[in-house]
Amino acid sequence: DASENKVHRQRKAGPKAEKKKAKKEKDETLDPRQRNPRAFAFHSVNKVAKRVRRTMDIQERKKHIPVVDRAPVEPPPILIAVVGPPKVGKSTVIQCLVRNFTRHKISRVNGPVTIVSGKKRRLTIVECNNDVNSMIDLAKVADLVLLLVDASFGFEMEIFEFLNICQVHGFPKIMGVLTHLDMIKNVKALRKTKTKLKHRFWTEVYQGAKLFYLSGMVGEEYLKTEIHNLGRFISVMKFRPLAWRTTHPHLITDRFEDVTEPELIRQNPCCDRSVCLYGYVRGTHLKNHSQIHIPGCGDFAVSDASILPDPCPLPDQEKKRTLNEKERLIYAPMSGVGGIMYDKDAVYIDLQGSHHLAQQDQKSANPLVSSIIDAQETLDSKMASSQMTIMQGGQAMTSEEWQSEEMSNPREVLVEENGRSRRKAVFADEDEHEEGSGEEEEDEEEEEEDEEEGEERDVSMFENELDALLSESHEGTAPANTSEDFEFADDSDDDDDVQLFTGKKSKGKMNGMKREEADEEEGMDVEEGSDEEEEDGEEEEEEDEEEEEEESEVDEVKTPTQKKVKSESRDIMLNYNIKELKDKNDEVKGEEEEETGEESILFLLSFCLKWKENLLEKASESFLRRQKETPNLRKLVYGNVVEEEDEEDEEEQLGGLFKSGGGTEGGEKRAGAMNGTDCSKFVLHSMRDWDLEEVTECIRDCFVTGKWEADKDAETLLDKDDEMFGDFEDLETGDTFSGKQEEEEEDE
Ligand SMILES: Nc1nc2c(ncn2[C@@H]2O[C@H](COP(=O)(O)OP(=O)(O)OP(=O)(O)O)[C@@H](O)[C@H]2O)c(=O)[nH]1
Repeated sequence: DASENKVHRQRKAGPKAEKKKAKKEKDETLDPRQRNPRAFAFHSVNKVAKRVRRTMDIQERKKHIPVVDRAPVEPPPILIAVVGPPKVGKSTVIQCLVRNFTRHKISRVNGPVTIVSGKKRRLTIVECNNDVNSMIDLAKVADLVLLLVDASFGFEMEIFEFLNICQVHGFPKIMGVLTHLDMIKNVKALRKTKTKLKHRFWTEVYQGAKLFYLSGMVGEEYLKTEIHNLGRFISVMKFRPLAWRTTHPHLITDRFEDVTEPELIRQNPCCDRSVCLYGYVRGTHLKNHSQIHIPGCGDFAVSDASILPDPCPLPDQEKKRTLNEKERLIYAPMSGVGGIMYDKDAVYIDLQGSHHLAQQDQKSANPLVSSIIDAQETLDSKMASSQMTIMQGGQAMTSEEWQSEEMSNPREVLVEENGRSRRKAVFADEDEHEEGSGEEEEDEEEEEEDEEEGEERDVSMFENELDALLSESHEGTAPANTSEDFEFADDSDDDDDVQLFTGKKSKGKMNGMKREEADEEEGMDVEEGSDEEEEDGEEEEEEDEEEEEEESEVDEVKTPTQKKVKSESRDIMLNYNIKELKDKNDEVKGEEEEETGEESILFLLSFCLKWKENLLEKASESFLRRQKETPNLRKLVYGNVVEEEDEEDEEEQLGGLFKSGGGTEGGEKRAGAMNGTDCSKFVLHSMRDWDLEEVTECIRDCFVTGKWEADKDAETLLDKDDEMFGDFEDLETGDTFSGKQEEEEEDE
């Protein structure tokens, strides 16, 4: 019977009980992982390896060279500059960001706006005016730049002006923001634009630079989620400020007050003024009575500096995650926010513009200020209209003309749009790309039904190229294959056309990799801020995946055409094609659409053999051309050159052998004057016979043995030396020797 079984009784004494007790005590000291290691063993080796690698990556990246941290316990707000061309949406972005952080709406953005964005961070947002001076001032001090680009229009010159300025002052952190994306209705065009702008932005800033998309507007505001993401990114971003900036005290003025006695101004409007500047001190400590520089005004001495209560303090340190409504402060004195302001010695009440008129009167009373306000032209426009002669006797050039000559620099194209003139930035490679783009789109629409999107674009591009070549062969005009033609392909940088043939795959992958790294870095920054950011990281990864998909699409398209073209001269041929595509794309579009791919490739092969014809002739032609183009060193060094009189004869002589290249009359004349024979080359006409007496005689005088003029003759000079330095006294013996005496002794 079960009920009769003896119940188990635990031992309370004896060796067994002691053993059990000791084990229990030991277990209590261990953590669950040690007590039960099997429960915590990993299940997937790959996952663990990935996790370990990631942790180590993050740890490794943290090992920066230590920077001296001069920031006070409560650091000044981070300065965010919003830069972009006119009407791109700068004010709107600032308004939306302020609303996102503070639930406060500012009707007009004027001057810096300071907000509390988190428990430990404040932001000062400044809108940058569209003149070079404002850009320079802001590039010097900004921690982060939001570079706004109107995606429906493309890059404008203001962007590149600002980037150039940054190159001089040191780059702050730059984030691109694309606006007006809702103006692009076609989904495909939208995607294309995004990719194109992204790659150009990466080229200008760095590979993997963060680009935000503001895809549309609701009323007068951007989409809340997008602004929220942008704000979150800004508020957790880490900065590595530039060394120069952190070692120099500077102050960004939030507000200024002219405290000169009105009576003094009345007596003399140009009298010295006393001005109070209010702002957070950044960099290092600012000493009282020190010398300061105010950009645009000059150098001054501080008469007094004092500490004011923080107008926009950080919340008290409490253990909670988010800010409450009261802590979401905003300080924008020049935008008229808040109504009441407390200063060192006064309280100001904002009268909402009723004092506006009085201010205007003040402006008109002061001719200096009003002349600055009324200035129509900025420094850069004055610079643009000034001219400079680069070569002696050459044409004077404006800076615009000079810039347009440089292929790598963006060219400025003025575009009139709704009565607004905008300065579009066009790159040499983009230009040609865009010329064909209209047709390309038409093509795409036709083929849309049967083909995949990516394939469509690249294959059609290749077909265009073949068409161009075929039509040319029908016209019977075989182009001259000069070295220049081949060099052209190397010049074009990241053009799609080139990427199709010249190993784009590896380049694309590299970009992808770099971007991943950059994203991870940002991901790391984000991770420490809040766990919400992990979502962002995921989004990023998704984006990356999309990128990779796009790239793989391009790769797939490449294979069928590339496999067939495997001759040794492939590179030359393909580069040649690219050049031709650029030149002839417009002319012959659509003429030979029925050609099949194989025929075209056969033609290409035969074409590449044609290239080898008449090599000798072409080489000599190119040699002559190069000779003509070499600059005349004699002219460069000595200024004037005696013209070669027998130029004509020479030309005739050359004409017997080769035909010189054509050119305009004026051009030839100028080339003749500039490009004489290179005098730095030593030309040996005939050897001298050194056995002849006259010939050896002619070099005798080059040496001291020769008969020279009296004042240069070696013997006479030696005699003179003796007269001057001949006498000396032996200090040990006390004997005095004279040069003359010695000579006499020697003679004896
Ligand atoms: N459709 C559309 N309109 C936009 C977008 N962004 C801005 N706008 C509009 O563009 C106009 C100009 O915007 P602002 O924010 O004043 O531009 P801004 O850069 O501050 O202009 P300035 O200060 O004059 O240089 C406003 O009417 C906005 O509503 C956008 O993404 N899509």
